[in-house]
This record gives sequence, structure tokens and C-alpha cells, in this order.
Amino acid sequence: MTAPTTPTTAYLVTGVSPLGGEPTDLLLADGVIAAVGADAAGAAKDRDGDDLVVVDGTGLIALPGLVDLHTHLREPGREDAETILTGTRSAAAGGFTAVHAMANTSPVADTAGVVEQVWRLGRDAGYADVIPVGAVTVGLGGERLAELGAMADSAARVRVFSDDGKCVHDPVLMRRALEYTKAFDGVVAQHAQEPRLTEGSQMHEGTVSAEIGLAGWPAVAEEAIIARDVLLAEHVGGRLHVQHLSTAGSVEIVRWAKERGIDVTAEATPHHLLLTDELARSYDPVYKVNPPLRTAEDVAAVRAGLADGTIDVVATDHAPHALQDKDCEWSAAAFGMTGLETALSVVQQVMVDSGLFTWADVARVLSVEPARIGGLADHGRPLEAGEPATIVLYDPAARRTVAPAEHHSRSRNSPYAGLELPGRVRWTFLRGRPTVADGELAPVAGA
Ligand SMILES: NC(=O)N[C@@H](CC(=O)O)C(=O)O
Repeated sequence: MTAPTTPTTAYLVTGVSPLGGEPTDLLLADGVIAAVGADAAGAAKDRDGDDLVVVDGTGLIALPGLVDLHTHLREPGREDAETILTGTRSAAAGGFTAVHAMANTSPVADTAGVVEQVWRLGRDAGYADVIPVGAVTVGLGGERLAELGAMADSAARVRVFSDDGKCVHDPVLMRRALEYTKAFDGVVAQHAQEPRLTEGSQMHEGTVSAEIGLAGWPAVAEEAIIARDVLLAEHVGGRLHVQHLSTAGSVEIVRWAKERGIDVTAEATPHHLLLTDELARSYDPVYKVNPPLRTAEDVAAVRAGLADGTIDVVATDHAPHALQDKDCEWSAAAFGMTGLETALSVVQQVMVDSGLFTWADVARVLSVEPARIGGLADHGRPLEAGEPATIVLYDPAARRTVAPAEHHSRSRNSPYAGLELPGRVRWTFLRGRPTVADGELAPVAGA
């Protein structure tokens, strides 16, 4: 079906389960959730009938629109791998209504000019709110702090700063960044990778790397930086966010830091919740990622850390790469995997279907907490009357075999190709306007 997309269209969603709870009706109108429950159908009748689309929500779960704290959109500079338009179409298809766009573009997003460009392109595309992440250091060079304040004051209102892809390894610069971002309630999101311990690293250092002869990336290279940074955050009273935490030791350090009252949050990716370094035995570079896939014990610890709240959010680290950068021998291939269109399904399989999570927990880690950490007032909101109609309707009973060729991302480097995963996004609404309608991307104004 083709859904009307004019802003005046109202949507009556019947029999849907908010956060997996008792089925109810939701009326979405004028950009907000206009009514919930018994009032919704009546309120819908009071509106002009021509404007009303009725969505059968039976069997669907309503969640606040998903928020990704960690997306690579590649524009400007690598539009052959992804653009802001294709990346946000991919986001919408995965149920995301906001994505934080990492700064490792070309040019690097280290000035007010570049972050404003990214923000504008996202607004013009219209599929999801694009929240630019500002680089911590000029050109991701690790030598001089970038203009953090100018990026914070720009139209893009940057609050999250990261050199992702590179670690801010100079402790003095890291300290200054943690201090400086306090002035505008910013957060420093660290890619924890001790560079000297990971020179030439190709995969997790352990039994598998030794057996197949690829240079190892030891767990301690991640853990040493996280340990240092939580102590720095404590010392200066700054806000630290640990990106794509991947080892059992990292979970322990973050747990310790939180118990100590340090202002730290952490994210885990879907792939570190599901996949292990055993996959590298295939030498298929689709499994090459930074930080690397770890052991089954690490995966279990990351799941446990997410379940007990040590890890605050799931973030995709959607890292699209052009074919020539992945379809080559392992050591020459780029690090990274796509993830926007599979994240919710992986979280369902690993955390919900296993009994570790309720759907309210899913909303917490994929919407409420990432919105809070990123300082987004209009995302991750309760599903209540008067709140923005920025929601996703998801069918947890559907099953699908992942086919990257059908994805909306411009890149195809999904590690789940051929795998059967649960669930399907049926509708995504951004301020009352569908970006996905009945399982298909909807045309949006400006796109
Ligand atoms: N996560 C990844 O494997 N890749 C990221 C950056 C990075 O190396 O972290 C990318 O930009 O491709």
C-alpha cells in the first residue's frame, strides 16, 4: 500500500503493544501522539476522514524511534560507500529516527562548517535526524584539540565528540577534552585502542589468531585505555562514553567505575553481542572489524553487562565500505560492517528471545539512553499523548533471511548475510510522518 505523506495525514494504529505491553490504539496526528487507548478511535473520528490512515497494529510492538549513537554515513568524502541520504534510508528501514554521524569523513568533521553541512544534508534528506559528532582533535590527528566550542555553538549543536576510528591516545589531550566539554554538557566518546599495542593488528589476539596466522589485537589494548579514561573522567569530573566495548575485562572496568560514581556510559554493538573470532577462520573480510570480534566468553560478558545495566546502550557502528575495500584479501581489507538494518533483529534474538530483556529494556538501550547521552530532547520519549510521534512499529514474529542486496545502505558488507533473524520493521514514524510504511521505505519530502 502507498501511504499518504502529507503532514496533515493522521494515523490510527489499532491493537498495537506499546513496549510489548497490553494492546491499545494510538492516534498519530500533527506530529505527535494525539491520543492513546479508548480515546484514540474517537479522536480519529473527529478528524477529517480523508486524512485518516488506519494501521492494523495487531501483533506489532511500538517502541520509541531508535537512536544510534554510532553511525558512519561517509559523506562528505566517501559517497561511493554511503551518503547521508542512503545511510538515513538504511536507518529508517532499521527503525532508527536519529543517528549520530561519526566525524571520520573527508574532510573530517572538526569544524563548525563541516558539522553544519552534515546536519543540513541530513535535514534535507528527511529520513532520520542526523546528529553530527565532532572530532576531538584536528583532522583526527591526535595532536591538537579541534574547535569543540564552535561546533557546540553551531547550528548542529554538537554534544558528542569522538575521534572514532582513532583513539585519543595522548592523556593530556583526553584530559583537556573531558574538561572542556563540561562547559556545554558535552561527552567525549572514546574509541579505546592503545595504538602501540595494536600496530598491524588484524583480529582478536588469542587462539584463533595464533592458529590462522593473523596479527592479534589484544584485549588489554582496549582495557588499558578504558581504565585510564575512567580515572581521567573522575579526576576532572568530565563525561566519558566508551564506544563499542568488546571484552569481558572492559565490562568489569566500566562496572567498577560506575560503582565508584564516575560519570561514564558505554555502548556495545550488535555484532559484539552475537559473533565471535571463530568466524575469522573463513578469512572472509566481512568479519574484519574494529574492535575485532572477540571470544565466546567475551560475548557472554558483554551480554551480561548489557543485561545488568553496566552497558547503557546498543550502538550499531554501521561502517559501510565500498566493494573494493572489502572484496580483497583479509589484511588489505577495511575494518567495518554495516548494521543499521539488522540491529533490532540481533538485539531481539540475543537479548529478548533469550529472556534477558523485556521490550522496555530494548527501548531503553536503543532509544531512551542513547537519546539522553546525545542530549536529544525529542527522541526516546515515552509513548504517551502529547509526545512526538517518533516511533517504530515492529513485528517480532516475522522471520527473514538477511540479504544485503535488498538493504538500503549503499554498501553490502553485512556479516549476517544468509542468516535467518527474527523480526521486521513495519512502520517508522518521524514526527508523525512515515519514513517506512507497511514494510517499505516511504517517499519523504525533500528526498
Ligand atoms: N568500526 C570499524 O571497523 N570501522 C570504522 C572505524 C574504525 O576503525 O573504528 C570505519 O569508519 O570504518
